Amino acid sequence: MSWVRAGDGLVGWGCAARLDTSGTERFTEADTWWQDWVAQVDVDDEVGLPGTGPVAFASMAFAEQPGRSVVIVPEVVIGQRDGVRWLTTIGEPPEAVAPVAADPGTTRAGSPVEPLAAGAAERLAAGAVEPVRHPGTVRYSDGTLTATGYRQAVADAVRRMREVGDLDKIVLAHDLLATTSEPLDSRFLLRNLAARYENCWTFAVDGLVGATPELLLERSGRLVRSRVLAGTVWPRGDRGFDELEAELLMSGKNRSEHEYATQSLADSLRPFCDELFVPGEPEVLRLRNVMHLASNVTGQLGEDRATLLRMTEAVHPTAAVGGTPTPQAVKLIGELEGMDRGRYAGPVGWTDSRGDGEVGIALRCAQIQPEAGENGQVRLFAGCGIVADSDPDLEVAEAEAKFLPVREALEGIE
Ligand SMILES: C=C(O[C@H]1C=CC=C(C(=O)O)[C@@H]1O)C(=O)O
Repeated sequence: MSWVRAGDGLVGWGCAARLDTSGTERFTEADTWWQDWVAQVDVDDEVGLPGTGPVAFASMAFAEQPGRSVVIVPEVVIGQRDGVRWLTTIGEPPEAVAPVAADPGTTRAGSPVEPLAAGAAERLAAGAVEPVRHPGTVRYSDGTLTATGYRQAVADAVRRMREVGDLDKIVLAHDLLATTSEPLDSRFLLRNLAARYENCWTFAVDGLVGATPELLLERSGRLVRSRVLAGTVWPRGDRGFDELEAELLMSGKNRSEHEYATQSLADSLRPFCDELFVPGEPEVLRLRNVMHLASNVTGQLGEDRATLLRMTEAVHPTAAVGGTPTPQAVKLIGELEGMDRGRYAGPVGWTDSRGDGEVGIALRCAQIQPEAGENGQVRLFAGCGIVADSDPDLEVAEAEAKFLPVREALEGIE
């Protein structure tokens, strides 16, 4: 399990507890389950920062049906934040960690972890940590919704927006299958993604692996934060980065896509806040494969601070992955895509016993298929915001650009 950005974050392994859930109540169930679980453990937290003490990783389905959501409490977590590093263990420290724990044998959470790097290197040398395996060659094939099927779905949505007029924006996605000649080691993907997308959150929860640029919510005490993204350009022709950036900022279509997304997040987050700051103008986030319009929304929570999972329930899905109005968009997504998004475009991240934590939107990601046998198989997803003046051919190309991070990470391209 992983949630890492520019070297900071959490990496966990083992499973001390797990919840599988689905349906409309999935967030409430996850929140209640986690609070009940935390209430029955004795915590010894010497660090006292967000992410120290017991944490749960969560990866929630995009849709109420048929998706499966999962919450996992790892047995061991290594954390790093602003120069502070810690190790959390649940129960007796497992053998692989014992050499680095300051006082193995006690239940502890948040022990300072200075000797870790040396210990980890020794364990690796001693063969206690399996070296990262290369997935071999990669072959691609159509997913449930092919690129041509996707083009058609976008064209249908555009027609409906122009003719019926009950929908302002919809986000449509499609999938792609990748088969590797060797079983897939998620660490191979994570390592490559983290090296190339430092500005993104590299995540892995129960086989869903990716590097998302979009932070749905971060809660840290009374502070709440979100990085809303919508509106995209990608390298085309011989346009330079500055030219692309100017094109993005001037594009009415991209600005309106962005406005719907920011508005939806702000409207659903505002009831939890005493103050909420929404920038008047978006900025541009530059990534290797695409550029996005971005708005950093910040707020101060009210006295009865809702937990991260409760707020996540309220804000999901924003119009960065659903649409406007949300109910009509979500219904039409099901009809036009005709596929199960699973946990793609759902919230993914971690929460601690205080209800703090970070959740992103699971984008630029792939689901490792457990039943692939001797090969590895993953299902990649990419989607685009569609408004009335979208061009289906350009949306197909945009989705193609959004597949790149995982494709290149799979293929180990430098
Ligand atoms: C739905 C995806 O991206 C969203 C996030 C940023 C920009 C988007 C866009 O411009 O369409 C999408 O709303 C995806 O990457 O699969």
